[in-house]
Amino acid sequence: MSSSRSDQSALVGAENAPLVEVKGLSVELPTGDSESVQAVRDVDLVIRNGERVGLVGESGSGKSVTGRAIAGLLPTSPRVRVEGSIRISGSEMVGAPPKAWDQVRRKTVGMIFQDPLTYLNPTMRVGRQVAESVISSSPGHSRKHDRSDEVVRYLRLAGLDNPEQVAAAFPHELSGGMRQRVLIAIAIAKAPALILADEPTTALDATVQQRVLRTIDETVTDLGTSLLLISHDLAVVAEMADRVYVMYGGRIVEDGPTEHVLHDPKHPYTRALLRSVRSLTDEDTTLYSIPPALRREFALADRIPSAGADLEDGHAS
Ligand SMILES: Nc1ncnc2c1ncn2[C@@H]1O[C@H](COP(=O)(O)OP(=O)(O)OP(=O)(O)O)[C@@H](O)[C@H]1O
Repeated sequence: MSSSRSDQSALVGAENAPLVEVKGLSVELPTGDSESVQAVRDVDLVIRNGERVGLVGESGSGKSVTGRAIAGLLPTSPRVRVEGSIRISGSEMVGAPPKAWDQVRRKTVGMIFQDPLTYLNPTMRVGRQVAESVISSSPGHSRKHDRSDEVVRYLRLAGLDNPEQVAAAFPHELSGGMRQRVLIAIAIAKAPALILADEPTTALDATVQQRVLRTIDETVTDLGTSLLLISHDLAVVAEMADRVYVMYGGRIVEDGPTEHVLHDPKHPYTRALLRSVRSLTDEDTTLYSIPPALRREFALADRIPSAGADLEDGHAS
């Protein structure tokens, strides 16, 4: 099932080679003693080296389960059924042993989630947690060197102005925005090929949200990392992603370059999403996050006929 090391390095090195290639992915999760939900249905998705990809859709559409499948973080129950293929740097990961997934999470995929407190160790100082991330991705996990300079550098890169103080703090001593930046530092400290950010700013208030998004944007650019940004917020994805996948009911219903999808949405659900962003901007609640060039596209959505009717058509087909 898995390819050889030389296959892998050839793929990683190749310009525009797929870093992540998902084909026909379906995920069924148990929800009770004898019940289950088909959370992801026949999903195809590609992330190339250096590319920024957005995955957008309403709550429950299957975005997080797709992201977790790509990070090897699905629940471990034998009743979880995964079908299809997930190739990372050329290696098939569906059915791969836990050790292979550990390797992927240590070196290839850095993750940023919505709720940093769940992912930070409450009893360990922040600096040590960043250092552990550096060490886990270094050859032979070498603990010989003092990592404090690197820790400070990553905390600074993640937009923390007082990295020495933050390094000495415990997670509970920091604000929500600072903790989210610590997660960013931990993610980038392993110099991953891909940053997988699942609703990274949903729990933050609007102004902090903008600053954290800008930091993710800048670090991805500076490090030349690929990005998979998962969000229910089309405006956030529009701002950050080159290409977007729209998910609805566990399926990808539309994908393409972000501008194309926004300018000429093919699927009724994408049109409905666009319209909801436009109506939010009418209330001025998310205007701050929409780049001026895209406001024109949202205005276009005005001329599209009723979302409800469109969506029913979409379901029926
Ligand atoms: N651990 C789990 N066990 C059982 N069902 C789950 C689990 N995680 C997600 N689901 C179900 O899978 C479906 C897809 O959920 P998913 O979390 O991927 O949606 P989402 O698009 O990311 O939305 P949200 O942003 O609200 O999480 C939903 O029906 C959800 O209830």
